[in-house]
Amino acid sequence: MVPMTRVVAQGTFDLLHPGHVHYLENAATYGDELHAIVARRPNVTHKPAPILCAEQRRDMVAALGAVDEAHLGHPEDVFVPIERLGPDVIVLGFDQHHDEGDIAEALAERGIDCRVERASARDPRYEDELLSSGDIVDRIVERRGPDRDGDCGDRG
Ligand SMILES: Cc1cc2nc3c(=O)[nH]c(=O)nc-3n(C[C@H](O)[C@H](O)[C@H](O)COP(=O)(O)O)c2cc1C
Ligand SMILES: Nc1ncnc2c1ncn2[C@@H]1O[C@H](COP(=O)(O)OP(=O)(O)OP(=O)(O)O)[C@@H](O)[C@H]1O
Ligand SMILES: [Co+2]
Repeated sequence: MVPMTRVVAQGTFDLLHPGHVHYLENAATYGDELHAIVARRPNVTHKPAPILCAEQRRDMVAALGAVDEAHLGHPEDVFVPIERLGPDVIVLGFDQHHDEGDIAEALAERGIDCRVERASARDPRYEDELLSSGDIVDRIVERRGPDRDGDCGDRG
C-alpha cells in the first residue's frame, strides 16, 4: 500500500476570506491529507492581534473542504504540533515571513524528516475583492467606524 502524504499548513486565519481558501486548497495538492495549525494570539507578533479567538478560528478552518483536520497551535513551541503530526510536507503561505531554509534547519535539528514548500498567491477575481484579514478590518473601520461619512452617530 502507498503511504499517505501528510501536509501541514498554518496561519492566523482571522476573518476568513478567499485567499485563505486558496492557500489551503493549494497546500492540499501537495499530499493526501491536510492538517492546518492555527496560530495562537501571543505568537501573532508581526501584525495586530486577531479579532477572533483561536478556537473559533480553528473551527472555521476545520469546516473548509480542503482541510482534513484543524488544530490549535502550541502557545510556546511551534514545533510541538509538528512533532506530533509528523508531516511529510509543510507548505508556507505565499507571503509568510518565515524562511524555508531556517525552517528546514530547525526541522533537521529536531530529527524531523519533512520538506518545506511555498504556496501560490490568489489573484483577485472580482472588483473590490478583499483578500486580506487586515484589509477587511480596515474596511469595517472605514465603513462602520465613528468617522464614517463624517457621521459620529451615537458615539458623539
Ligand atoms: C511550521 C510552523 C508551525 C507553526 N506552528 C504554530 C503553533 O504551533 N502555534 C502558533 O501559535 N503558531 C504557529 N505557527 C505560526 C506562527 O506563529 C506565525 O504566527 C504565523 O506565521 C502567522 O502567519 P500569518 O501572518 O500568515 O497568519 C507556525 C508556523 C510555522 C511556519
Ligand atoms: N490572497 C491570498 N492568496 C493566497 N494566500 C493567502 C492570501 N491571503 C492570505 N493567504 C495565506 O493564508 C495564510 C494565513 O493568512 P493570514 O492569517 O495572515 O491572513 P491575511 O489575510 O494575510 O491576514 P493579514 O492581512 O492580517 O496579514 C497565510 O499563509 C497567507 O499566505
Ligand atoms: Co497575512
